[in-house]
Formats: sequence, C-alpha cells, structure tokens
Amino acid sequence: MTSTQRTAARGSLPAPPTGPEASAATTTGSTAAGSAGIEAVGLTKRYGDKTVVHDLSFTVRPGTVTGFLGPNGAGKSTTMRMILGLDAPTRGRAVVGGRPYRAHGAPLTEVGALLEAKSVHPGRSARNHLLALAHTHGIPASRVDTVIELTGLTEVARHRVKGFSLGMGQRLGIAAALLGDPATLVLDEPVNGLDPEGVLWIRTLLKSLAAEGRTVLVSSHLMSETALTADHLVIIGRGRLLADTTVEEFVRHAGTASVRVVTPEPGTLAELLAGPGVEIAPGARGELDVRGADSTRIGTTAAEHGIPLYELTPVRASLEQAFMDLTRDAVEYQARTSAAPEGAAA
Ligand SMILES: Nc1ncnc2c1ncn2[C@@H]1O[C@H](COP(=O)(O)OP(=O)(O)OP(=O)(O)O)[C@@H](O)[C@H]1O
Repeated sequence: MTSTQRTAARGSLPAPPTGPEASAATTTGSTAAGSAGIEAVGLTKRYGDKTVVHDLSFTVRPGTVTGFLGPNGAGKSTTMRMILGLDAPTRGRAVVGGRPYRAHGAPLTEVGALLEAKSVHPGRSARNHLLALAHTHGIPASRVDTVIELTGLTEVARHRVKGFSLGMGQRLGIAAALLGDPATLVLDEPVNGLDPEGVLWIRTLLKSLAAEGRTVLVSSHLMSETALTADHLVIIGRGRLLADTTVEEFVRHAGTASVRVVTPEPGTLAELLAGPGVEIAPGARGELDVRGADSTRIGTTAAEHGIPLYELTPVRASLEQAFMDLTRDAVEYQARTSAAPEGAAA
C-alpha cells in the first residue's frame, strides 16, 4: 500500500459503547480463556476491477502466534482491515471469537489492533493519548500505567508523541492494542522501525501473549524474523492463499541445499561420491560443498573407505529464499536483478 493509499484507507476503529459491558476490561494481564480465534471464510475484496484479496480462507488459533506473510501489495493490510470491520468484504466473511468484529459489545477488550504507528494526536503525551483511549472505552486508568510499563515507555510516557521515533511510535501503538487486555491481537508489521533490541522485545512479548492463550495474528514481509516468532504461517501473494502451514513444516520443506564436508582426503571422497545428480565444489579452505547427496550417504561412503570426517554439516536453504521462491510469481513489482539474500540460514 502506498502512503497515499494508507492515508486514504486509514480509519479509526469503530467506536464501542462505553456502558457497563465495556468496563469489564481486566487490569491484571489475565489469561485469555474463551478466545476462539479468527476465522476468514472466502474473504474477497475488489477495488474497482482489481481483486486484491481472492477467496481467502484461513483460521488463526488461540494460543499461537500466526505470521501473516506476503510480499508488498499482497493484501495483508486489506485482509486485516476486513477482519477488524474497517473494510467491508466484497464477498466472504471474517469472524473474531465467533462473531464479526462489529458485533462485539466492547471491541477493544476483545481485539487489540495495530494498523499504523503514530495515528495519534502529535501534541499529546503518550500517557494522555492512552488515558483518552482508556476513558472512551471504560478502561481504568491503572491499566494505562500497566501497558506503559509493559511496552517500555515509562521514561517517555509524558513526552509529546510528535517527538517520538518510529520505534517509540510502534511501542505506543502496541500499548494501545494491549489496553483492553484483549483475547485477540491483530498487528500489522509491528517490528517496523524497531531496533534489534525492540525486535527481540516484540518477539518475546508476542510469544508470551500467545502462551497466555491469546490469539495473535502478526503480519510481516520478513520470513526469517517471522519464523523466529510465529508457530504458524499464513502466506499470501496477490491476494491468494499460497501456504497455510506450521513454521516447523515450512522450515523442513525449505530443505537442505547442500552438505559441507571437512576431511583430510577431499580428493578421494569427491571421487567416491561422484555420480549422476551429485555436484561437488571445493571450498576456499579445502572443505567440500556437496549437492545431490545427503549427509547419511556421504558419512556412510566415508566410513566404508576409512576416510576421516571432521565435519559433516547440512546447510539449509535460507528461509528467505524459500519464501521468495514461493511468492516469486506473486510479487507486484519484480526487481530486474535479484541478489541472493544474505544469511538467514534456518
Ligand atoms: N483503498 C484502496 N483502493 C484501491 N486499491 C487499494 C486500496 N487499498 C489497497 N489497495 C491495493 O490492494 C493491494 C493490496 O494492498 P495491501 O496494502 O493490502 O497489501 P499489503 O500486503 O499489506 O502490502 P504492504 O506490505 O506493502 O503493506 C495493493 O495492490 C494496493 O495497491
């Protein structure tokens, strides 16, 4: 989504009632029993003659962090906005805890959302912003201090939001999402703008929220980071479902690209392994990079011929590469040359 579209599409969450049912927000960071997750059934969104979300069905279960992945423009934000009742689906439906978002009496205490950082009054302090939000939703002021502490904003809580860095703005957005102690969290790119310490913090926070039984849906276009945080992955491209799988399964399928072998007899071992489908490349320090033969076969061959092995390491294809392979045909704006992604070995 471009910044213009983002601004055009921006909206505040539907105002909830402030009656007695709204004041049922817990203040203790209690467990989220009763959360029934998120279900999307045949979700479809068309803008003019362009269908940006196509017949998308998936389930986000309580007690897990689900990574919602896709390249830029895949339809992640649009899908999240439909889940949150901010955009009406052209077809299909989304329910949170068994009901459409708008059917919840006190949405902020049911679903916490981060859609865009800094969509707050810039002249207000972080604390006043949260207090105003708490007040309109019947949430006690004590909860404001709880979420300020939880998100590491204590030092800057009385500072005006307009001086906030992108990372501090993200923390404030997450504090607002947590304000109602909701059973479900929907976070659009929460690591955006966070430094490495912030990324680690959000990873730990999301895992602990899921461990409390909450439903956590978090979007990203970074596969390797998401694999460290999420239990489950829903991957989309051009609005279509490409994969709905566990992280473990995705990592396993990413497969083993090669085996690194260190031996004092590389020439002999290479000759013994040579054959159809096997590629052997010598490394800079005398090691062998073997493709087309797994570590069992290499180890067995070496043992049968009394060749010592000092190292036998399967080198996994990078998760980022596997993700790019999966979404290649679904990337809206393909770069002319694609450089190999750095590191990111699983
Ligand atoms: N209000 C709108 N009107 C027209 N087209 C839109 C609108 N909102 C989004 N789109 C288009 O829908 C497609 C999906 O956009 P969306 O922002 O949902 O993708 P995304 O996966 O969140 O991307 P990113 O990671 O870049 O934020 C894009 O092609 C975008 O241009």
